[in-house]
Amino acid sequence: MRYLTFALAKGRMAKKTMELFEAIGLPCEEMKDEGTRKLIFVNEELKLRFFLAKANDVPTYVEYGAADIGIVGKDTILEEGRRLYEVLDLGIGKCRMCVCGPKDAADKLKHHELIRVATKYPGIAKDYFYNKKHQTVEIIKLNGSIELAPIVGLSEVIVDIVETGSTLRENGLTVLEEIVGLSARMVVNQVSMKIEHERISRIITDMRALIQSREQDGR
Ligand SMILES: Nc1ncnc2c1ncn2[C@@H]1O[C@H](COP(=O)(O)OP(=O)(O)OP(=O)(O)O)[C@@H](O)[C@H]1O
Ligand SMILES: O=P(O)(O)OC[C@H]1O[C@H](OP(=O)(O)OP(=O)(O)O)[C@H](O)[C@@H]1O
Repeated sequence: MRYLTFALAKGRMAKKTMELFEAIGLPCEEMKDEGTRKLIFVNEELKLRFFLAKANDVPTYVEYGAADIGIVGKDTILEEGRRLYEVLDLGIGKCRMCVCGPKDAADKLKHHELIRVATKYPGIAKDYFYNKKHQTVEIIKLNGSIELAPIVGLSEVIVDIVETGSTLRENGLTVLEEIVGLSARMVVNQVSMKIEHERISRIITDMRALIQSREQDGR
């Protein structure tokens, strides 16, 4: 039997993702040890391999088949635009991708003015403004603390993730338009889906059942 390899996005969703796999009987708790420099965890008995990777790299590993299955945010899937199957919404890491800015930027959007858009997600921003809204904008790529951009005059608006809304509120910004709802998704390599259909389908079915039962319990 060949190994089934899982690429999990590092960061805020990693712990919950590992808990979900544990709960369906696919142990990966070894990875929780933050002290280790070991990159890949092998379960000889179940013929499984797990690794954590930068979220942006997860779709790459999965498209090339270096991982059969990946867990990553919908934002990253949209941004990377890789060829893979998105098979399940894990219901964790729920947030929204939004156009945000100071209240007075709403008029600029409404009148389709030429504005600058700062974002960590240039692909999503481009798709939204050019293809969906037919608005010409200048997109400026940033790597973090995106809310700073309209405050210091780098851009009129931002495209960024909003969860609780605290970052916006504390910086005098607001949601102007909602682009899409986000959460963690399971993605599968297109060839693996065929050659490992039985094992992968079982994992999807077990994970779906777990998520549904947790949602019913209000967890
Ligand atoms: N409030 C939130 N802010 C950002 N991402 C969130 C939030 N809630 C859920 N997510 C999900 O978590 C992922 C980001 O995780 P995390 O914040 O650990 O990475 P990051 O800091 O953006 O990555 P990097 O350090 O590489 O820039 C997003 O892709 C998104 O799907
Ligand atoms: O609506 P909220 O609950 O406030 O969450 C949203 C904020 O969290 C994320 O930033 P993150 O903490 O990942 O830092 P970063 O800006 O440096 O990427 C995101 O980019 C927003 O800034």
